[in-house]
Amino acid sequence: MTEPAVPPVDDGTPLRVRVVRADRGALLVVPDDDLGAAAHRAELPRDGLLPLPDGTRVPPTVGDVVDVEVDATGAWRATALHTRRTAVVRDSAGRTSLEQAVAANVDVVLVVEHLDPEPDLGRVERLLTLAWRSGARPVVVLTKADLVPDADGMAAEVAQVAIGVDMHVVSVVDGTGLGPVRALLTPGVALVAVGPSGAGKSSLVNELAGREVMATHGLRADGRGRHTTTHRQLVPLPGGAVLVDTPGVRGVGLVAAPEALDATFADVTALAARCRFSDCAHVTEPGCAVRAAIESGDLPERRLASWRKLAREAAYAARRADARLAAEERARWKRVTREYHQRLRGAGSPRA
Ligand SMILES: Nc1nc2c(ncn2[C@@H]2O[C@H](COP(=O)(O)OP(=O)(O)OP(=O)(O)O)[C@@H](O)[C@H]2O)c(=O)[nH]1
Ligand SMILES: [Zn+2]
Repeated sequence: MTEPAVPPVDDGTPLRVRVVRADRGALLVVPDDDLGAAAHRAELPRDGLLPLPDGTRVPPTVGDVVDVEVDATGAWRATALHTRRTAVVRDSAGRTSLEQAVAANVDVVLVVEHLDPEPDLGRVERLLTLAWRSGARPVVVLTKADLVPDADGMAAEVAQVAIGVDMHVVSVVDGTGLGPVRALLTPGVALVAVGPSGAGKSSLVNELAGREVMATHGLRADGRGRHTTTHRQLVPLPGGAVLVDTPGVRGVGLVAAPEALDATFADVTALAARCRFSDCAHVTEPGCAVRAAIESGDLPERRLASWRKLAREAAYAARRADARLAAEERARWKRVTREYHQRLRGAGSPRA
């Protein structure tokens, strides 16, 4: 590894750095104000966790801002985690934690969908929901414009499910629409590209970067094989921006959340607010504004079905999270009481 552009100051002030790769025992970091700089290794505490300002200890992830200090041997040690402005989370497979941040402090989520084959509106809605959930700004990018006769007409249809979201129609083959996407690459901005395999995420990002920064082959089925151990996952792009490229953000198993659904389905939410009954299920109730909009053709039936599907998923995820929280709480109490009894026994029988 090469030396960093900015060495940490030695007067006890911690250096503020950004995580470009997080592994179990150590981080790769760059100065927070120079994301393109050479990466430096920073050691993690033994448990691999760092404290947030509120005291909770969590595993750091790509994009996190952390404090590092230099120890007596000159090694960099990560000591604290800054509050995450945004977080792309994935439902954790493990039983012990609720969800796992796979990227922190992402500013823009590029929702990449192809125009050929035809865009899948349900998928766009799903990815937008994940994007809103993260707290970052979603931007829809429709790729392969060169392959269809009426890209703008198709885009107009997608726009109906992408309320309040900027959209760009692009082609890396003939260069269509790349300018406005390039304009997103401003200093310090972190982007992530999500979308189905074959959507053209890598082609787009490599075109923006002017070199191959994102592998153009899909992940192996086991999720391994894309990255070598020293590969940074916060990749510098032109203009001082960075791209988050980890297997974890490629869209699998990300969690939907009710608040995010309200943003994605702002049209349905607004209609539902006008239903006569506040608990209207939009099926056969009198005075249902949602059904009325469907009947008049203002709201596609598909849109309501899609909203229902994602709402069910979000509710399911929330129930599971609650169940897991409760289990964790029970386990915690068991441990606390056991330790308490052990202490009592210890106090009651002094050893000679
Ligand atoms: N005609 C045309 N083909 C494109 C365009 N962008 C990408 N492709 C092709 O679409 C295929 C998939 O592109 P990738 O960039 O690998 O797609 P990806 O989204 O990164 O896919 P994964 O790595 O599997 O997630 C490749 O054969 C690209 O050459 C485009 O604008 N026009
Ligand atoms: Zn209703």
